[in-house]
Amino acid sequence: MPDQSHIRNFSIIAHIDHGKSTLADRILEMTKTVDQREMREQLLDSMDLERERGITIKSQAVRVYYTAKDGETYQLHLIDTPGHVDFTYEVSRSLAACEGALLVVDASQGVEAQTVANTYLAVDAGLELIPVLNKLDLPGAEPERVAGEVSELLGEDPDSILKISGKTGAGVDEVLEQLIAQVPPPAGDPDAPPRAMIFDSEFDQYRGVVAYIRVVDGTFKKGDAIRAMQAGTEADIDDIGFFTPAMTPVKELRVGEVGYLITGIKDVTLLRVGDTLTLKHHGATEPLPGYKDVKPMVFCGIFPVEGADYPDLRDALEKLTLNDAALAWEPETSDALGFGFRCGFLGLLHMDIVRERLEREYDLNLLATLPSVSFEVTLTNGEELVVHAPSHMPEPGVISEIREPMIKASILTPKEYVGTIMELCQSKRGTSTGMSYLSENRVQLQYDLPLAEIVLDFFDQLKSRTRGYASLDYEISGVQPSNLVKLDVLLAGDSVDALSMIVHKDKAYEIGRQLTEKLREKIPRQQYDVPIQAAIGSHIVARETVKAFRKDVTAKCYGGDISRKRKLLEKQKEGKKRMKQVGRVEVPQEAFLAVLEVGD
Ligand SMILES: Nc1nc2c(ncn2[C@@H]2O[C@H](COP(=O)(O)OP(=O)(O)OP(=O)(O)O)[C@@H](O)[C@H]2O)c(=O)[nH]1
Repeated sequence: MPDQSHIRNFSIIAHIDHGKSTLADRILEMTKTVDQREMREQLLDSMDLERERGITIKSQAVRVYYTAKDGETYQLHLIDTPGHVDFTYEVSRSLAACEGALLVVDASQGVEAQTVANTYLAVDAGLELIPVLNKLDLPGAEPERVAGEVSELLGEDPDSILKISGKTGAGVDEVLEQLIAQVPPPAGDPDAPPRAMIFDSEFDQYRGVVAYIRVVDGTFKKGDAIRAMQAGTEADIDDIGFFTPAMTPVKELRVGEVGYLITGIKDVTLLRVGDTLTLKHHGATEPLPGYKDVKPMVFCGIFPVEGADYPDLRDALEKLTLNDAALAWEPETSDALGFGFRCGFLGLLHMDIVRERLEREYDLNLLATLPSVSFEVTLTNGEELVVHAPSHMPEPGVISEIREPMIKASILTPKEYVGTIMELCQSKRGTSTGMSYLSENRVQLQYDLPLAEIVLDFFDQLKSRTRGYASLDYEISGVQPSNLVKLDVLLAGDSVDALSMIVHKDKAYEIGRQLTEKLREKIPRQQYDVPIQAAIGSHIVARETVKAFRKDVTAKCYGGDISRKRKLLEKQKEGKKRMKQVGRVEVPQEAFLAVLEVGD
């Protein structure tokens, strides 16, 4: 067994699609960790959904042994980090479990927003950074230009930057050599009371919570009674080991090592990412720094299309929560949509993933309302509220102030798109806070923006205006008072709570007008005229009408043929599946998201 001085803990960080998983695969292959037959592409992305979307959600940690050119065998732990802004806290904890990181940059694309954001996170965590240019095999690779950008970012000599291809494996052995030479071994004290940081935790149906840990001091043994210092959770270690990536049990994990620990606890919130584990008796007194309670930032209502599915939806949410400490939810009743849940997510991707898993893994047919953020509201009587759903916003007369969450956004783009991006940010109530050149053609724009504007369609618009070339990264920066109002939508005279939204007062008329227009397109004709109105309080700001019309699908079948008639009716019912009866009006799912198309 290699000793402490022969351990290296590292992460691979990169912008999405720059080749992190592919490089990880090559490293596993080269160190013969994985049998060639078992080797499938992107082994570390374990969930089906991750595979399909090609993104990494959960961090993973694999131990490999590598015999370096100096003849010594080293024990390397590769900690995979999620690549998306929604999961920044998880990334920061994974990085805190390492001493070094490979910064992978696609040599045909160059430095992107997440390259920069991840670099800052790694530098903050005090890691030794080894930049690597990837995809050198591509004809479009521009290693000189990209080396220049990386050198601008890190202050590294451009000639010393490694150039590799994760796909062909060229140069990957040199990456491992550099890693051993440059990344320091873990520093902890082998004789101190044991401490370990949880950098990820996931729920296994059979074994309960699997905590991914980095041992910082001392040794943890199977059977030890342990305590999570922040949550106060106490339990015994049933199983402890490391990943190859298969779980490999061992008697103990020593100082500096990375692996897993299982206690039989069934709830991920009891062993949270960032918490410090120690022994129950004679344990450490100081928890490790950096623990943070992650809060959901984006909210939406989720309702079953069939009211009868409500208990199944609750069941599914309960199961998902076991695996996802960041997912929050509470029951919500909507006049329009019936019984459902208000769910809170870390961000938009997190929301999409949860919705997709609910529909796919639990076979539920769902309606989701427009995403929104949480507003802090001070009432005229001095009372303070937090409002997660637009329909819960109090009447304007009793509000003295509304504060909304703000973000600091960093956008990287080729310079020809600077104009259109500035226009977009301005239309989203953004304030420019800086602009700098990373290279001759690459510009970094900085903006303060309301999160509420980002959760709608900002990202899509950014991508379409820049033909996919701009990248965005952001962090929540606080709250700010804003002149916001609730815009209500009335269908056939009835206010539809699920269509309410909070908008800036200056934009309310325009959004109201566009929204009613979109809704008129989305709502099918009914047996009578359906007026669609947008209102602020009792003041109507826009109006459209869906004209009456009845589509009789059976009209064409003259008499006799019952089975054909039944088939047609059956088909019509199928088409209605995603329709919701709102008062007297049938409303399709797209209508609840119509506002996303406003401003197109
Ligand atoms: N030609 C070429 N393609 C590569 C190379 N490395 C990765 N790719 C391809 O680039 C795409 C993205 O690679 P991934 O390894 O999934 O990227 P990633 O950074 O892990 O992506 P996320 O998990 O989404 O952050 C895949 O289609 C890979 O096959 C390389 O060296 N050369």
